[in-house]
Amino acid sequence: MGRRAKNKQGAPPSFEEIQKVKEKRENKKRRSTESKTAEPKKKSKKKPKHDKPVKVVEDEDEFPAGLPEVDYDKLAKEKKSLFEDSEDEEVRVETLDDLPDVGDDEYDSDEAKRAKPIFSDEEDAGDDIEMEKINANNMEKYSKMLDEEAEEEELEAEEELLEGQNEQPRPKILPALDEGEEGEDNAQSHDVTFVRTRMLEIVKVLENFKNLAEEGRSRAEYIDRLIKDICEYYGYTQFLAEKLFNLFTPSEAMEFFEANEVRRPITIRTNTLRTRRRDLAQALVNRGVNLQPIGPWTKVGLQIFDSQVPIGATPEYLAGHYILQAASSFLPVMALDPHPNERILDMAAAPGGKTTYISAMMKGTGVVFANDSNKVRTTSLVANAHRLGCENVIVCNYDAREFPKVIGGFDRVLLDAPCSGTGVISKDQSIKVSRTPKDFMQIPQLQKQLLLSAIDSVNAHSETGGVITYSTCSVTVEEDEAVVDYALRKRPNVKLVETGLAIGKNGFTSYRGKTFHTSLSLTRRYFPHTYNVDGFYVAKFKKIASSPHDVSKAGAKEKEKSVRADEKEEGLIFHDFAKFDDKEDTDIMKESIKRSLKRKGINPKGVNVDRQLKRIEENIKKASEEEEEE
Ligand SMILES: C[S@@+](CC[C@H](N)C(=O)[O-])C[C@H]1O[C@@H](n2cnc3c(N)ncnc32)[C@H](O)[C@@H]1O
Repeated sequence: MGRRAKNKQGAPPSFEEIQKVKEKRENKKRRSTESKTAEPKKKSKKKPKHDKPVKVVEDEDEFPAGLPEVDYDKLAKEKKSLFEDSEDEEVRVETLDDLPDVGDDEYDSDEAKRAKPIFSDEEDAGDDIEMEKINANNMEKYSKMLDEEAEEEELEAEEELLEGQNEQPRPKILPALDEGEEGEDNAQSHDVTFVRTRMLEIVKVLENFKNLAEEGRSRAEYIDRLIKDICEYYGYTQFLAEKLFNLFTPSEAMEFFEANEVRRPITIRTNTLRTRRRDLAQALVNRGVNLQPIGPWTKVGLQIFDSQVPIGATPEYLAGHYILQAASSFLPVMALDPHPNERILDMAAAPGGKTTYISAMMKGTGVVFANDSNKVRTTSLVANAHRLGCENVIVCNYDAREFPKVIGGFDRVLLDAPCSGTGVISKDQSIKVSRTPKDFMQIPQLQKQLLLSAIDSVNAHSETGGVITYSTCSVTVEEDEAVVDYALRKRPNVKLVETGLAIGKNGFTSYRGKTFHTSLSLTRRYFPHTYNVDGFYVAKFKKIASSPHDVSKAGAKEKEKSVRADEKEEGLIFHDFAKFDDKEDTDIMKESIKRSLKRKGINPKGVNVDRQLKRIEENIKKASEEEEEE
């Protein structure tokens, strides 16, 4: 179904719109309370935009003065900043000189937020300015008062509207029981606006079930309909939609699905082996690139708004002054915290975004073993290491499960694991239909083997490290908490520690009846809808003692067998997360084929889908027979 089509028709209020009214009301309350307790207001010290003094650059990351002016007001309206939250929106950036210094404590401070003049209720009292007495002195105050009143009226009107919606008779959102399948499959239920409206209505019901649900209807019925609508509207398989939906509350799930329809901002990482961020920013701005720092949490990242030159082909790019890298991808390296002169292993390294960052954090000293089992992909790893001048990198090509047999005793190991990619759906929409239940059995199995190898490859007595960082660009619990929890159980000689990352949601300590070690809350989750970054997961371990596994010569095959045996014994995957069943899988494939035909504008009724399905079924059967034989 074309997502563009939905925008042509009058859309119902979105979750964000409803949320905005709530936020406006809360902000207003907050401002009013603050102003009551605030000190008497001082005159704003803000200098006129065109009369600014040249700023003295004190910090090496500070932005230079005199860069061409960028219309940040316009840009801010168009693009959402990374890791911005509603409070950050109050920090207005007008020129590059006004950019908050990275690492500057004032960036997020309450001081800065209070800097905006506030019109308090207290000031209203005794300030009854009559029309005829308006003069140059009280004009500004009077105009603010009018603005306040208008805002108050607008809020009340919006609230009334929302309340009115809640008070209406309970709507019959689901098809009547006697309509059965037919009611669910009429032409209207495929209309995008209708489906969107129904999704919104179901979410409202689910969040206030007692008061809004239709009598005789269960929660499960609403959820079932909502998931079908999600599949219809966003184009997921039922299996994946359900899996992702279960991670959130209904309204947050909708925000997540919506965020997957929007590309994340383009970001670059300054290569500090070659340049400084302020110099890079200056050079790029001179070439007509609109940019700004990603946020206070990184001193090397820049967000690109738009550019008159291709960002992947500027002279600075070719000279290795920066690398195009997703913001979330900085996080595992920051958690790993590489130190100069260490020996570090990057187990699954291609194409090298994280390896080259590790190398830069080590200031080109020590050694980074950058390994990847895919030989073709190691070519780009070598190319990136060359371009960025990472002279301390050694590229190798092993199945990482062979470590520490290949080499061990590292100060730190990064395992940026191969994963299902459910955090990067906005980049690769094919994930919506290509992931099967089998993937969520096989991928975590590999991740578990790799993580045990990572742990065994670290020197518990390292003077500076003894650290393992595990990360994925997937948001599913099977690939994240379940893998980490498994490693904690299998290797009691490691413990989870704080990632040191200022942002991110806590990892789950329980999920759908399965309980994990309480320390799993130290791990960090990132979602596209909360931080405007790719979905990501980061866990940091400290190895506290050596174990016999550290010197084990077990190779990939033995490790695979052992993890499979563990899982069978624990019944973990099969019962908790991804029941694998040929029939169910076939149905999913059928739906996918039909949807894919529809997307191509082909009516599935005119195609012998059954024959295609038969072929797929035969392939599935053959694949599972081969697997069993193995
Ligand atoms: C998420 S990507 C790594 C991205 C990389 N860390 C970066 O930042 O550019 C996962 C990588 O794991 C590699 N991989 C898959 N199975 C592996 C294995 N058994 N051993 C080593 N690498 C493996 C894949 O070839 C892929 O390049």
